[in-house]
Amino acid sequence: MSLWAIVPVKPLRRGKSRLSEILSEDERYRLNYYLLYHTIDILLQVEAISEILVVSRDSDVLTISREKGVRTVTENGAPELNNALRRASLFSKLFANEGVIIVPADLPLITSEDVSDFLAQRKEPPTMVINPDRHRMGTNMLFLNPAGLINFSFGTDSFERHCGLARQQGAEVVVYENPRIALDLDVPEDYEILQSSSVLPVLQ
Ligand SMILES: Nc1nc2c(ncn2[C@@H]2O[C@H](COP(=O)(O)OP(=O)(O)OP(=O)(O)O)[C@@H](O)[C@H]2O)c(=O)[nH]1
Ligand SMILES: C=C(OP(=O)(O)O)C(=O)O
Repeated sequence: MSLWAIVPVKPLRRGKSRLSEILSEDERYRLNYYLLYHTIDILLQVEAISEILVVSRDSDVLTISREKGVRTVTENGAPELNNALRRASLFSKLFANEGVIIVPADLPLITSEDVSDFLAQRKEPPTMVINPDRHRMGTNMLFLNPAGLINFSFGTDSFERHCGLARQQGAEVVVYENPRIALDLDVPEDYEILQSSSVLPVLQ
C-alpha cells in the first residue's frame, strides 16, 4: 500500500514574488530555501506517507531534494502550478494506490502531527480531504484517492472549485480546517503574522 506526497516548488529565485515589496531577492531566495527544507523535513516524519515527490524546474531544488532522500520529477512545458502537478501526478498514480496528498511548500506553521491529523480524515475512496486557506478561498492541502480523482485547478478561488470537481466524481469530500495549515505565505500580511509567531529564524 502506498500514499504519495507531492510537493510543487517554484524556482528558488522566483517563488514568493508577491513578497517583493518587503523582501529583497536574496531574502526571498533564503526564505524559499528554508521552506523547502522545512516541508521535506515535516513530510519525512509522517508515518502514513510512503513516498515524497518534489516537482520543480529548478535544478538546485531537485538536487537538494534528492540529497534529502526524496524522489524528484523535472517540470516540463509551460511553467504553471497545475501543469507541474499533473506531471507529478501522472508518475505517482502508477504506484500510489492509497492516494496522493498535495503539500505546497509555503505552509511555514505546519507540523508532522498536522499532516497526520489531516490524513486521518480520509474516507473510503472515492474521497477528497481539503484544507482551505485562512480566507476560505484557496486550497492549502489536498488529499485525493484515487490519485487521479480530479484535474488540479489551483488558482483564484480554488477551494470551492476543487470541492465541486470532487463531488461531480461522486467522491466524499471532507473539509478540514486546521489554522496552521490555513496559513500560507502569499502576501506581506501573511508574513507579518508569521513574524509575530517567530517561526522564520532565517530572516530575523
Ligand atoms: N513546480 C512548480 N511549483 C509551483 C509553480 N507555481 C507555484 N508553485 C509552488 O506551489 C506552491 C504554492 O504556490 P504559490 O502560493 O502561488 O507561491 P508562489 O508561486 O511562490 O508565489 P508568488 O510568486 O508570490 O505568486 C509553492 O510551493 C510554489 O513554489 C510552478 O509553476 N511550478
Ligand atoms: C494557487 C493557490 O493559491 P495561492 O497562490 O494564493 O497560494 C490556490 O489556493 O489555489
